[in-house]
Amino acid sequence: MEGKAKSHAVGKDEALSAIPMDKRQHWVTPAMIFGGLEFTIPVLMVGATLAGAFGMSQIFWILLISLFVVQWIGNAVAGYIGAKTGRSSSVIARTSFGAAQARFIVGITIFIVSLGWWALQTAVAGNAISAMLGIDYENQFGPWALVTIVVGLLFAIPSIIGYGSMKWTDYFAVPAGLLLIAGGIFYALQNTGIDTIMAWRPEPSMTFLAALSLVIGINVSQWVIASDYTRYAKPKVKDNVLIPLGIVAVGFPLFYVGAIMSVGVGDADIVNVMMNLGFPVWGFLILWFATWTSQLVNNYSMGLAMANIFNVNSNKGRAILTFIGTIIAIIIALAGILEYFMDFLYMTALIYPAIAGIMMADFFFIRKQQWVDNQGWNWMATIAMVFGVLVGYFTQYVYTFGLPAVQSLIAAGIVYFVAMKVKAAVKPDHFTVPVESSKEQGVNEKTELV
Ligand SMILES: Nc1ncnc2[nH]cnc12
Repeated sequence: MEGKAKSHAVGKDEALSAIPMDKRQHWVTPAMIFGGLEFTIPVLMVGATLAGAFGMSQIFWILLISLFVVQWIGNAVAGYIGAKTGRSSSVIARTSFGAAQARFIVGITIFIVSLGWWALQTAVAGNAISAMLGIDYENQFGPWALVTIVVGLLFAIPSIIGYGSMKWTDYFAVPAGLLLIAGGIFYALQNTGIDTIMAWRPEPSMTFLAALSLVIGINVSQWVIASDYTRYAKPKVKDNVLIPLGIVAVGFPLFYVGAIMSVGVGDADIVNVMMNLGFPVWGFLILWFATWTSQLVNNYSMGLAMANIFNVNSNKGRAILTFIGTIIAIIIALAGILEYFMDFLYMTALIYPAIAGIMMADFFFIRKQQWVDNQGWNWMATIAMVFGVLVGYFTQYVYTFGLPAVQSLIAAGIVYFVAMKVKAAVKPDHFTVPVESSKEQGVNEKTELV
């Protein structure tokens, strides 16, 4: 149930040129399309997880800080770069990472994360359809696995055929999602009751900061891909500050609905939450429908990312790679990825921020807000990325501290900036050439200024 524009992030035939100024839209349009990204079942699942550890008023503060402060700032900065350059995230990454590395790093990141999301949602849909058929998905592995394989293959068929066959999914995924939410609120009020919901005070099984990290983890890819939406927006600070409102306006209520639904259960297993609320059979069917759009986008992105990495240009090659990715993802779903839902979110919060930090430092502090098409591989970006991921990992798992995603972004940005300055002084190359001089001297053949 998410917008389709995400595929811009991986479009291999994607134009390098900027969206012309006369095609730029009022900020409300990109805000609405961007907001569609937040309309997914995992948002309900994180809301449900939060209700396992916090009462409703604490959840309010968690959402306020994670969405309105941390997420909004990151999205606005990333979005501003998109509007200024008019280009998509994978094209913007060419300036700092170099074209070869941008293709590789962005490709691998999109591949891993789309595959993970796809496997997760397939496992959830497998549970939902099993529940509908009366199969105990916790204990009857065989029948559950069969249902999950069938559900997964059905999800994958249209994206293997191609993007053209995927257009229709929003027509039933969005109404199904809305019905699910309405049903969730209705059954929670009817069966749990407003008094119980408001009085809910579980034992805190996670820290406030860990909760912020979960919400950030589900949204963090936006710090890289916001430009895929804002490249259609006007390059004004005001517009780009307002566009992330779309994410917050959808996310805030949706996380809350997930939390309200799961009072008394309090875990990410949304199917279990629905069974607990006494959802009728149709509820499990609409959960499946509600994931269609995001599943197709994830599946398609995964295949396209593989095609980019392996330089496969034919549609048949892309289809075969998508099928191979699908099989791997089904195996991961059967292996129990749902148990690692939170770890998956923490993992995405380690990968994306480092990439975002490098792109932001490059754009604002090295390149003076210019996009440059740099060929090759910038090792300074590689070093900064590894450093950023390590800082995130260390502060997430070894010495738990602060908000790992934010620390990773800042660390990668600083290391990149310093490494570029040192490189410029010691052994300059086309990446370190100041923008002004490359304009004056004519463009070096490895660099293209647009
Ligand atoms: N790609 C994605 N698929 C499903 N849910 C998501 N939540 C955030 N990104 C998502």
